[in-house]
Amino acid sequence: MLTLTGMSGGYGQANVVRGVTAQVAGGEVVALLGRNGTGKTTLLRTIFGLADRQGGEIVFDGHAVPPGRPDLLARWGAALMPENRGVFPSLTVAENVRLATRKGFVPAIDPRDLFPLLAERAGQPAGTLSGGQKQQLGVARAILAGRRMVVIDELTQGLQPSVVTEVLAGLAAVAAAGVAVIVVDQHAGLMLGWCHRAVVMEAGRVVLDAPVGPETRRQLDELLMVR
Ligand SMILES: Nc1ncnc2c1ncn2[C@@H]1O[C@H](COP(=O)(O)OP(=O)(O)OP(=O)(O)O)[C@@H](O)[C@H]1O
Repeated sequence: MLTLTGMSGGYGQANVVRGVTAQVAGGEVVALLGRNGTGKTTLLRTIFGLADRQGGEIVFDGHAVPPGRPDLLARWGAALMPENRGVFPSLTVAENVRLATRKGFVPAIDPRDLFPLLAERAGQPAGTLSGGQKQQLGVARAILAGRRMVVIDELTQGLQPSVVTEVLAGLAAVAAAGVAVIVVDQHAGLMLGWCHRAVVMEAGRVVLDAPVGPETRRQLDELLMVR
C-alpha cells in the first residue's frame, strides 16, 4: 500500500528523517516506535506534506506521490491524525465528522459505535472538547477518511485505558478489512500486543523493521531503553 524509498525530510535546512526505506501493506497494523525526538512525527509529517520532503520517493497504492502534492494522498484514501489531532476547533463535532466522511466508503467499524461522545456532543464546537475527547474525534475522522490507509500519531494520548483497548480493537478490525494502519505511540509494550510489525527509528533512520515476536520484543527493549 505504502512504499517509502530513501526518504529524507525535515524543516527547511534542518534534516530530521534520513533515508527511510519501508513498506506497509494493506491489512497490516504497523507500530512506528522510537525514543523521543527520533523523527517519528517528522516521518509522518513528511509523508503527508506537512514537513519538507528533502529526497526519496513515496508510492501509495501504486501511484507515485510527487513532492508538494499531499492532496493526492487524501484523494487516494490515506488519512493522518497528526499529533495535534487535526480537528477543526470552530466547527461542531458533527461537522467535523461530516467533513471526514467519504462518499461511498463505510469503514469496517463505525466510529460512532466506538465513541458515544460523537453523538452526545454532536452540536458542541470541537475546540471546546477536552484533550481526550478531541483525541476521540481525531481518531474517528481518520477512520472515516482512511479508505486505504489510516495513520495515527500518538494514538493513546489523552485516552482512558478502557477506551484505548476498544480503539486498538477497532483499528485491528479496520486493518482486517484491508486498510493499512500505522500507529505511533509511546507505549511500545501495548502496541506490540496489537501490531503485526514494529518499525523503530533512531536519529532519523529506521534501525529495526520486523514482525512482532519474542525476538523483536528483546531487540525493542534494548532500542527503546532511555539512555
Ligand atoms: N518545526 C521544526 N523545526 C525544526 N526541527 C524540528 C521541528 N519539529 C521537530 N523538530 C526536530 O526534529 C526532531 C525529531 O522530532 P519528532 O517530533 O519528529 O520526533 P518524534 O520521534 O516524533 O518524538 P516524540 O516521540 O518526542 O514526539 C527533534 O530533534 C525535533 O527537535
